Amino acid sequence: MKILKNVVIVNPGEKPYKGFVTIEKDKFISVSPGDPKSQGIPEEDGCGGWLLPGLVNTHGHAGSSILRGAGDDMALDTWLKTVMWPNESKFTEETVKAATNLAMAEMIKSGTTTFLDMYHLFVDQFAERIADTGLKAVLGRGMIAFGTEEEKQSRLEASKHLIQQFHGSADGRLHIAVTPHAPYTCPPEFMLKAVELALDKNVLFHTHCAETKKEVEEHYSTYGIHPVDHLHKLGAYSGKSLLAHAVHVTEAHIDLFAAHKVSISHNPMSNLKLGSGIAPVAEMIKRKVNVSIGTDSTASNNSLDMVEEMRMAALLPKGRQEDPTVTNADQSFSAATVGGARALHLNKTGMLKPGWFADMILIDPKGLHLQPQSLEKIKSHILYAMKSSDIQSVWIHGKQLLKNRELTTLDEEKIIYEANIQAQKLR
Ligand SMILES: CSC[C@H]1O[C@@H](n2cnc3c(O)ncnc32)[C@H](O)[C@@H]1O
Ligand SMILES: [Zn+2]
Repeated sequence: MKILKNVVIVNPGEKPYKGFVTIEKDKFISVSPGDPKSQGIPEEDGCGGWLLPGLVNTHGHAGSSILRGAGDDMALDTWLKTVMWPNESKFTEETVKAATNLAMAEMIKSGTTTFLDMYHLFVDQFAERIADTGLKAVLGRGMIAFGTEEEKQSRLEASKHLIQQFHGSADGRLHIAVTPHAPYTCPPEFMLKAVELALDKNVLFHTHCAETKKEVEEHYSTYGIHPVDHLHKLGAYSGKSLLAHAVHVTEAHIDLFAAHKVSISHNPMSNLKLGSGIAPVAEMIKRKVNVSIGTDSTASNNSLDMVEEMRMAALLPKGRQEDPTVTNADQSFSAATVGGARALHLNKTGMLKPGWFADMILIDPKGLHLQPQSLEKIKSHILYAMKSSDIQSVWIHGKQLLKNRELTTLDEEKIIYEANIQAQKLR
């Protein structure tokens, strides 16, 4: 048992207050206002820092992190065909290991405690390392269904194997999802098998969908239907379902998401950088769709910083609709925390609450850019002014992974060295 005292408790949907938390093993025992009554329990002083639930990144591809900056200023299809796929075809186990280590270190240092990752290379090896790094993750075998029937079947088998081997492992921090890449890379027969696998195993189904106008137009000309409706027809919304992007969707699609409890991973930076568009998230939130936030990879973002991402998610709808009232700070904060956990179907995650997992980040509030201060202004400062470098400490399931901005389970210097070596080898 341990106590973290003298902090400001900041939960989505609640007013911040001064208090303390008590943690036993991986969960909060209490989250309370005031000061603890000393009972011989070890106490740590939070020095007036702001204590937030850890951030949840609901869409990314850690394995391609060393392609940061390799293909800027391109549209999605050109980027995929001329930069991503040719480079990824040369990746070795060492490349992906360096890339995933880089991504994990970057995520921890910018306050992400839980992330979803879809990738097609060395996912087993990544899954094995989750146990040691202490992060909480939902991993999926990214499936592109080009090639022979045997090759397609082997991708489904790989997904099945991942579920059998890793779902619920790493002391409950690791979960597996079924992650076909997209409706334009997975023909209907294959997508149906992926849907059936997710339903059969009762795991999350996650795919890219309706990211660009071109994708939607081509889907209409190939299949005569919008990709969102196509997935609906295949039964993709019957179980646990999360769609990445959903930029080019109609009001009817938003109603469909609400009716079937389909969550959305909004990736504003990636969508802007690839020139894909702006997802109608204010409309989704208004119609009670669960909107979460994702970064996508460093090859399209080019950062995994959820602090920046949630700010962008808060600002974009205001500009898109020329109305500053369509979103507020608390909605984006909620999407980046408890909304993300809901999207990933992870229990007891995303808020500081007794009985919930002790995933939390401590913010040093002393920076000039966080003044002037009052309890009423804290959420505004978190959304509109905070930098991820203000994050001082990070805990996941009660274990400290960042201490005074030092990683405790990963070697930052070595990670930077290896990432540069592997990137050079690709050139
Ligand atoms: C097979 S899953 C990994 C695969 O996805 C590609 N990718 C990364 N970001 C996006 C995106 O936003 N839309 C579509 N595809 C994306 C990446 O290159 C990997 O090949
Ligand atoms: Zn993606």
